[in-house]
Amino acid sequence: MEGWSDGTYNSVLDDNFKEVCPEKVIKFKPPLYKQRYQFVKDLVDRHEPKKVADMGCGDTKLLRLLKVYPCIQLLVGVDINEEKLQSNGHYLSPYLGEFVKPRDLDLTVTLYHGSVVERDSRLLGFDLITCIELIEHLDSDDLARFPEVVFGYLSPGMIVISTPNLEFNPLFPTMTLRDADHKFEWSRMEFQTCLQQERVLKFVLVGELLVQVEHLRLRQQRMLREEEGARGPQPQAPPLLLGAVFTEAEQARIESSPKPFCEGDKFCIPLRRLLAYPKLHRLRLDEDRMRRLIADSVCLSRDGSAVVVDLHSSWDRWPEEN
Ligand SMILES: C[S@@+](CC[C@H](N)C(=O)[O-])C[C@H]1O[C@@H](n2cnc3c(N)ncnc32)[C@H](O)[C@@H]1O
Ligand SMILES: [Mg+2]
Repeated sequence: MEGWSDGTYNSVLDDNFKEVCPEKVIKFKPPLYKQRYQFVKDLVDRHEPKKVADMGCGDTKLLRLLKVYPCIQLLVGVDINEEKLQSNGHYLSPYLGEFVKPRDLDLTVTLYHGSVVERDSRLLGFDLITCIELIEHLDSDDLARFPEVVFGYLSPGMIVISTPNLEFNPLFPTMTLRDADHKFEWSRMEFQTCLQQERVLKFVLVGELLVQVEHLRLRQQRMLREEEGARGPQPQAPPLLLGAVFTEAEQARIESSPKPFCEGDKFCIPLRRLLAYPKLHRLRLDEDRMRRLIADSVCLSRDGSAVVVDLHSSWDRWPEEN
């Protein structure tokens, strides 16, 4: 949405702003905040998320725009500023028209007072999390925790992060930072390197991988027990962890990848199998890069093609049969 207007980076210019006078006072058309919200609205139109959270929701403007979408069933706003939440929460109450013509699917709207860098289990399992003009307000400690909490812990289906583009600042009069509370402003390159650095990728990858490995291991145990047949009362099996529902294409991709297998008490899951699961597939890694990233975090088979775990882990809650 932003770019230079001095001709240096014309490739990133678009029609959304105009230079209106020679003193380089620029006006965005539509205003930038509307462009940001429109981006999110377009995404919601395209992907129809059910559970959406807006972190740093401020005066709840974006939430107000999103609550009209019929696909959304849970809309959550989080902000560290409790006063803002209290004075703007009422804007999210149902309009009169909503009583006259109710929605097909119920919508729950909730505001939480809290910080985006605190792990909050109420925000797990969301389809979309937005952080609009939020990260530049985080101090360095919080900024360092942000990717691990949002990508690693919350791990939503989609995430939108917007922050001012430093490359535009020369176009504004007497500009150092655009807001007194901004802790930094980044160029596009800094944004990419700071938020998509290898460390974060590794963190997200290993986290997702461990969840998937555990899920497959428990499923394998369950299958083996079923094969052995029911003899006497069975200890209750743990629930399957993910309960994920796959699309046909995802299912086909998983089934066409190499299958997990047992070698004695060792359970081996080919990396290509793991890469077929949606959350890992979305990281767009090839097998070699994945192997390099996980090598010091998991046990690999001798040829490096599979993750190896003990089929019966010592901390399994359900006891082994005699
Ligand atoms: C510039 S405002 C953006 C508000 C809104 N997202 C928008 O686009 O209009 C930044 C918001 O982030 C909130 N904020 C700052 N640090 C936060 C944190 N650690 N966790 C959650 N919210 C935070 C502030 O209180 C403020 O409401
Ligand atoms: Mg800001």
